[in-house]
Amino acid sequence: MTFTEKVKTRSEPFLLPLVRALARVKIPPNAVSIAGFIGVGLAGLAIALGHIGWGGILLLVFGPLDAVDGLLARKTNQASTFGAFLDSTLDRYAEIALFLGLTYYFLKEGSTIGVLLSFLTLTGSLMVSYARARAEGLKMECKVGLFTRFERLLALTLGLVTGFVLPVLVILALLTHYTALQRILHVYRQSRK
Ligand SMILES: O=P(O)(O)OC[C@H](O)CO
Repeated sequence: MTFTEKVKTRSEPFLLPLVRALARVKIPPNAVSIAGFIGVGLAGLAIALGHIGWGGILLLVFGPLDAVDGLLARKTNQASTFGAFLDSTLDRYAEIALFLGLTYYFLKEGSTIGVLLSFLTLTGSLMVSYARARAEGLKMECKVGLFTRFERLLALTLGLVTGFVLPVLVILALLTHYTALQRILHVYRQSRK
């Protein structure tokens, strides 16, 4: 079990009351995925406007919806192929919105290093997700890696809330690409079996 899966399993009991409430008022899982995307998009907007701390708080509030949509789908027997596709696709757009916000913020601040780190982190994050999606398309499992989406969002949230955005981006810029490499090697090993 990966670290993310362990966290998901352990956090389930805390998310269940919300999941039950959503099920009771018949909110579909796809609506939760869309709400999560809008929330993270708002975090990107807050960052772009220079409200870094608010960006972190919005991520803290809306980040958990990442787990709620899937849990709601499973608990209410509404899991669907399109739902899984929509969820993953919106996750990518949410990351793009976040790093668009950061890029705009650093451009306004005149921080070339900030812009470069945002670019490297966004591309690294997208490559991590792409490697998994491509592997799964080839019927291989590929959830491994140090900086999956959960770790990435957690690190960025901490960086935004504490104001240590640049140091966190240095770590993310390096470790997202390292994670993509881990996934490439993981698929290579599986393909040799
Ligand atoms: O950890 P990642 O980057 O593969 O992202 C996980 C996806 O959000 C699942 O759709």
